[in-house]
Amino acid sequence: MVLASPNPIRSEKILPIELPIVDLSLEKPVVAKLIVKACEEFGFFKVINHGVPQDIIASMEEAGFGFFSKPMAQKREAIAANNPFGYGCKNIGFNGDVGEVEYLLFNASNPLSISQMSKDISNDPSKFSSTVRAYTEAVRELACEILELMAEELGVPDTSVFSKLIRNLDSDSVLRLNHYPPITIRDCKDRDRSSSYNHSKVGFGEHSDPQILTILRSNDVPGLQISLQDGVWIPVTPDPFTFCVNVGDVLEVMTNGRFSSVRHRAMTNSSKPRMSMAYFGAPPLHACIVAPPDVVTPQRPSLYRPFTWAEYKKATYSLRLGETRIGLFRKCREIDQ
Ligand SMILES: C=C1C[C@]23C[C@@]1(O)CC[C@H]2[C@@]12CC[C@H](O)[C@@](C)(C(=O)O1)[C@H]2[C@@H]3C(=O)O
Ligand SMILES: O=C(O)CCC(=O)C(=O)O
Ligand SMILES: [Fe+2]
Repeated sequence: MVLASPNPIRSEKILPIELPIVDLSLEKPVVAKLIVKACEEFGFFKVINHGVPQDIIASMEEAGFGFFSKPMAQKREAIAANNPFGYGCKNIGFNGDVGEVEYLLFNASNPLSISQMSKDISNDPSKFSSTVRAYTEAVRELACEILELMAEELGVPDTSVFSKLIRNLDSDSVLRLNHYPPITIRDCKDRDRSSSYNHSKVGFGEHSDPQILTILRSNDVPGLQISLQDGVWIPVTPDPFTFCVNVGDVLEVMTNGRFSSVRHRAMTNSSKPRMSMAYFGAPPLHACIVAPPDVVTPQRPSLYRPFTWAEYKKATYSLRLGETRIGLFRKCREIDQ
């Protein structure tokens, strides 16, 4: 069991490696190859020329910052009765995880719940909810395009095998706005000021994303880091004009381990607020998660037992943020006998 530490550990290494950048305007087969290579090697990549209109992104960002700049008492009105959706501050999940973050979580496939929540979030609820819906639809389309290219390059004849799960009206996808307020030097007085971490705290602790695919956009403030190797962190250079895409646990299972759901975290910045907007494309609760036969071969036998997203989600929410849950669904192999 690996638990996220509340504070950065001094022995950690920060490696300046750039993530692959995929230009979605290139020819489809070229793009598909680049995406699959990035998912195998990094589990993360950036996309440019993604087709999501800049005004939709800008409106979502403005709406998010507008909400987070409100007084705490007003923000607390958006704490939903139907957890886990609504506003949260510092507490992440239900099992004691905390971080220097406040957030809004929406049920991305339920326009009614978005409208209901918007009443507690904004004084112009219909504008707020149409902004969330427009953004969600645009990033869902981007996720589907990427998932279809992946299936094509993996040689899966039904190229909608992954995308149909998140296009389904019952999909359990979520949208999360994370706001990391700047941490001042005073907040860090307990730290060694010569350390490279002296102005930085863990905003959102180390974890993997449970769903199929995450489409993340942040403002121009650094903070996201990925871990390809224990204790080695790769900072992701922020770019408000690109989306950062990462493989979730379900896609790792559905590619029979060919793609990696890589652990990542978000750190706070010393002077500027950071805001990320993450769309987590998920299957419907009843969907059976199993790798298509085309990615299971004698050389690469099936690694996971079939399970439903409901089972996986239940396991996820019963565990701490930093715990690995995918292993619970691995087949027991009688090898070495
Ligand atoms: C501690 C937790 C928060 C989380 C549910 C969990 O029990 C473990 C996974 C966490 C995570 C990480 C990715 C997404 O931000 C999220 C919404 C998700 O689906 O899984 C969060 C969950 C959450 O904050 O509710
Ligand atoms: O804020 C970020 O950049 C990362 C957030 C994240 O990993 C998450 O919400 O799951
Ligand atoms: Fe994440």
